[in-house]
Amino acid sequence: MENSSVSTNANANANAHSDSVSLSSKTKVRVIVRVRPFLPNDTPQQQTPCVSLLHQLSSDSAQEVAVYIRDQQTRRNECYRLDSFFGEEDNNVSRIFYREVSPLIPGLFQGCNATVFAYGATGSGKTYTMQGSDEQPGLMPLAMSTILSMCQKTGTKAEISYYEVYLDRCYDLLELKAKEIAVWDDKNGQVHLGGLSRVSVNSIPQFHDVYSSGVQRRKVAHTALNDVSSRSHGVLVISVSSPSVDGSGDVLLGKLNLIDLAGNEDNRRTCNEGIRFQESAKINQSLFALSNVIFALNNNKARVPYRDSKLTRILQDSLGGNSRALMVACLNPGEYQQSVHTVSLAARSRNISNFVPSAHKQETPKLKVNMEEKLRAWLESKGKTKSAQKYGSLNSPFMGKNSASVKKPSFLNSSVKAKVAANQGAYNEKERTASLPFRNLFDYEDLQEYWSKTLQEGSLRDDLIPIPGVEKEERKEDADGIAMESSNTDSPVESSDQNKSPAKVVASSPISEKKNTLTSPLRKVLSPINTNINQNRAEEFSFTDQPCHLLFEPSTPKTPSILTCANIRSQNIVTPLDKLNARGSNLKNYLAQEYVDFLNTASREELLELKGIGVKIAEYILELRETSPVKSLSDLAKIGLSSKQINNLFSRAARGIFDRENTTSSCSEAEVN
Ligand SMILES: Nc1ncnc2c1ncn2[C@@H]1O[C@H](COP(=O)(O)OP(=O)(O)OP(=O)(O)O)[C@@H](O)[C@H]1O
Repeated sequence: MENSSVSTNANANANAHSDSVSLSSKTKVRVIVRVRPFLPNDTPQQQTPCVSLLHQLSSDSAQEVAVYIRDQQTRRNECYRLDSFFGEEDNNVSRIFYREVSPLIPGLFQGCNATVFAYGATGSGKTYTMQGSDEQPGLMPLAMSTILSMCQKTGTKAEISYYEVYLDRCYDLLELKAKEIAVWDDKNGQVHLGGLSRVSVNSIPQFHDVYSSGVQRRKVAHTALNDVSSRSHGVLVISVSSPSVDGSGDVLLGKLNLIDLAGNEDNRRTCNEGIRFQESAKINQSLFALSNVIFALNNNKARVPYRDSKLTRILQDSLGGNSRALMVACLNPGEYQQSVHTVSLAARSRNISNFVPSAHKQETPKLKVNMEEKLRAWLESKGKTKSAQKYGSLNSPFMGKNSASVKKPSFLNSSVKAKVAANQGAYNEKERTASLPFRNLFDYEDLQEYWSKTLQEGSLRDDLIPIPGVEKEERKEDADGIAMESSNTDSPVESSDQNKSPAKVVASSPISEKKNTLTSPLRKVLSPINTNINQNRAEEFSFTDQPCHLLFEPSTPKTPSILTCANIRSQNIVTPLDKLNARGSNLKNYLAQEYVDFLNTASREELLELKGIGVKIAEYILELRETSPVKSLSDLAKIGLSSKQINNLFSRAARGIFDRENTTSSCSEAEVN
């Protein structure tokens, strides 16, 4: 065993050490999906696959796939473009190897480094893909075997190193060392791992011996959520070198990094304190940093943020420049949420986000918004503040803006929207529609009348039916935006139409039924904003024909209910305290959504003005939302924040608003006195 500082090959590293590199198309990182099969110990509920290949797409320059992820329960679906797809029926690692990894190997002998990552949630098959099993060799042994055979042919030599990055520290796995491996940059900007062992390998049995001892060390070092979950990133480096011409030693030609990344984690599942919390926060942060690096490389960004994590810093000579890389997003076919999380991050890295973007995403206005002012305006309009009278005569705090800025319901596609716009134009003699920058706000009566009219005219019908291929799925999703709302299983008005698309419902029902069909989505819209946070409570609100003001956004219901007398009664809210609590809860949900909207639209400076957001978090938020807007507070976990940290962040912002509110109130009181 040789203990040496692993320095990088000059050629591959020529332009990789700087954060500012000029990148060619060679640097693109391929992002592929691998779905593991169902396993006997997966729970029966998990046995319905949520991931499938939708399309094989090819253009002049590249082949790509559309991957479709669907939640069987809620019928939510998402679609992403990636480079390749290996489904559960295609459970053969060697196919991935021959198609995706073996093309990287000849480059190692010509001075180009390469990196292969397995990325995914715990239990999604990362280790299985990289390491393999007794029956099936994984990418690591397959790569080793191919490299060994090329070494024999070329008279070159292969060595391996194996280390892990745990809590942003690097540890040697081939030799027990008292200290972590020091990572340092030399004066040329090349990164060195001081004292990392390198072991010469001549055969596969020898490789197995050396590698297994490292695996054992990694296992023993960290226990986990369960016995087998990896809490560190395991990096196997296979280096190829050739004897120097002058016989003074070996010259490194190239190296292949094969990385079994730690599973991305939902902090809510892990302990929120102590070492577990630190571990999962570091894991998520470093995965996010990695995704940012890949994103920057794939998008030829001038700055590649290698230095944001230890792993990316170490890998900077093997990501970018002449190097080639592959990210294998591993999925458990029974885990919808996890799959969406993994694939969205993978697709984000590749810079092709949801290729069926929701209308909400498309239309989220890029406005700079003063969140506090908006919130205060809303509070005032709800009579929560002294200046409420100012708005007393208005239907909403946002009334009075011009109708041109009214957002159309987000479940409509453009042609439908065109018709809606036309219909609305005819209908809008009274110009009563309110508008606001972020969501659709309609008076309920207007809405009912508008929809009755629209449906009566059948103007939506033609648009809602014939959509081929992907568009069909898109429409299905859109339709689900309505159908889902009407399929409330607890609902007393649930009808056999619940699974029909709105178009079918429209086709078969008289106007009164159509109105009923509409009331179901509205009932759901009356639910608290964040369905994730408060799914159960969503069903508690009942719909009445009593006029009320709605915050209407059908495909992503997220606005709070405004409690009317009727729905207060229907919730068995009897005491003033119940009422206060219910309103408080709604207000909190509303604030949370406003906060999320703010995160999606604020400038860097505005983000920095919010309590709890520092430079790093602001940058992360900006990076995150570039291709995948924050949908709920829990999305902040993607940038490595724990749920506790997210809560703190939000609470501090909310407190800031009320503090200012208090200050303003006491000032005006003082003035009055
Ligand atoms: N393609 C597959 N075929 C058969 N079994 C598989 C496959 N992929 C994974 N498994 C099995 O699923 C279980 C979890 O897989 P694995 O340990 O590779 O997950 P992981 O993503 O590495 O998880 P962690 O992040 O917790 O380390 C293991 O028992 C493994 O044998």
